[in-house]
Amino acid sequence: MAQLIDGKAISQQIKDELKAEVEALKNDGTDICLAVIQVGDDPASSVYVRNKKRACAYIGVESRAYELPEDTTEEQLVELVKELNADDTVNGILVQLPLPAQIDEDKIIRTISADKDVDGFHPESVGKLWIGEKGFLSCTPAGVIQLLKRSGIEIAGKECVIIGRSNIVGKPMAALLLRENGTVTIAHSRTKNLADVTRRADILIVAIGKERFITSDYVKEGAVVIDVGMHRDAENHLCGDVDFADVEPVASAITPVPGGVGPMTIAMLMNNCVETVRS
Ligand SMILES: Nc1nc(=O)c2c([nH]1)NC[C@@H]1CN(c3ccc(C(=O)N[C@@H](CCC(=O)O)C(=O)O)cc3)C=[N+]21
Repeated sequence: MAQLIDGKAISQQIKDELKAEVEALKNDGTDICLAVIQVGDDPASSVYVRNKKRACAYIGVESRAYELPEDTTEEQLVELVKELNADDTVNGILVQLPLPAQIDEDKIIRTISADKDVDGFHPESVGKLWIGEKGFLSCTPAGVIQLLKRSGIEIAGKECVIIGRSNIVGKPMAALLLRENGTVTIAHSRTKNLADVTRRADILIVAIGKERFITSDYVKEGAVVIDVGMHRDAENHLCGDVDFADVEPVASAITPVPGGVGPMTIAMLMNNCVETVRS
């Protein structure tokens, strides 16, 4: 039986720590405000945005919601972001992704002021991460590190294999595991003999975006398996990139979906909101 890594419980613990920190900041006269911008009304995005607002309310951060129509132009969104950059009452700015096709996501990410970049997507945040300077960390990979640390799983010296090379998960995940002294491999869609690579992993991080793709054939006995995927299967159940029932018996520890990495992403977003005012 693998140890179940409980992202719901660990994210709750982090949110409680942040709630206490925010209360102390409030007593010193410091308030925190997160601006959340959603363009269009994609139902999945609406669920995530609602969860973020709820987390803000829980820890005592004000959330200011901006709901823009699907046909918003890039210029209009740039204008709003610039206004929020200049607004001293706004500490963090989150633009929910994906954006409609007429808007260039990179342009918007670069427009957000680097000191309000609570998603950690701005090139300045990414650069700081890779050179080991303090800055905003991408929330999902930062959440994975917290899951490992708070579950007592040592990273230093371990073979860490990440499947996926996106800017928001795979690449920052590699930087963070490296910073924790892991030996890091990034596998991706062009990797040859994927199972040979993933079976080397002591810690396997899966972010490929294919429903239940990783079976026990890809996993070394006793490995730690972290599932970053999120899908709705044919029966409308949430599931990950890992075939949980097949992999759980060979793993030493594993995250479920839901209740694994997802809630940690929101907890780390809250941490970044608090980070905007830490001295
Ligand atoms: N600018 C931006 N920043 C993001 O951080 C961002 C984004 N855009 N766009 C979409 C993705 C996705 N994302 C998730 C957050 C929480 C859960 C989460 O809490 N999942 C729950 C289940 C939620 C449910 O019931 O659907 C769980 O895994 O247990 C999942 C996914 C943040 N994202």
